[in-house]
Amino acid sequence: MERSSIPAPALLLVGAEVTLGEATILPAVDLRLEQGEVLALMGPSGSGKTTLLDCVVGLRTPTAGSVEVLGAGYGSMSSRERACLRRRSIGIIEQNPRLLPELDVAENVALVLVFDGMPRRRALALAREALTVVGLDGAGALRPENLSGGEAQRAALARALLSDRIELLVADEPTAALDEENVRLMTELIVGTARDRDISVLLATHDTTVAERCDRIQRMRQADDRSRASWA
Ligand SMILES: Nc1ncnc2c1ncn2[C@@H]1O[C@H](COP(=O)(O)OP(=O)(O)OP(=O)(O)O)[C@@H](O)[C@H]1O
Repeated sequence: MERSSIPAPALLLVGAEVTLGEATILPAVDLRLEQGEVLALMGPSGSGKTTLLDCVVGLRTPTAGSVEVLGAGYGSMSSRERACLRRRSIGIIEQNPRLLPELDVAENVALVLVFDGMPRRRALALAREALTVVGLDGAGALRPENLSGGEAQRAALARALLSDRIELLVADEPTAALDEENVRLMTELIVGTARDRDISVLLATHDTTVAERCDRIQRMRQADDRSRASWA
């Protein structure tokens, strides 16, 4: 039989649902994200966006349905295997940059590669390069407390995408705490980097100006609506 030439999607969720007791906190979602695609996930507060992202990064197991990430089905993987895939191939940014206050900015960014066994000097050199890409050249020696909110979030982006093995970026309201100018900067950096490095992006946002810069928008329904999330 001829093999299909259609590339595997970066993400494939089929009827992925999360229930807690009687409550449905993520109504069944079908979602397909192509490789290199930038998808905005929109929906009212409490509609399950964070829960869905947790399922995508393997931190939560859906109570029904399936999740396939970068060609690997989570259903057949141990939590250790999921953690390994997450560390190697998935960049994660949240609304709060969560930089460690006891490390300087470059050390914060470099940490993931040091954990992976890279010599510290090499990891720090790469971290400084990554900081330059996000407009923070020279900020590596600062403590996180000396960065503005927008700068800290850009450092978090540099950290999330530091490894050249990252294929998928998962971002949970990464611009929610930023002013208009920083929203624009951060959005352009995310979309631009995704284009340059062929990284797929799943980005939850309430901000239509951010969503409109993405390739496509998928809207969530309220968590108590048991029908499936629809394509926009
Ligand atoms: N551990 C939990 N126990 C009970 N309910 C939970 C738990 N985690 C999430 N929920 C509920 O599940 C629903 C979906 O939450 P989730 O955080 O995924 O929504 P969201 O769309 O990301 O919201 P927001 O836009 O406000 O961040 C909410 O009603 C929330 O209260």
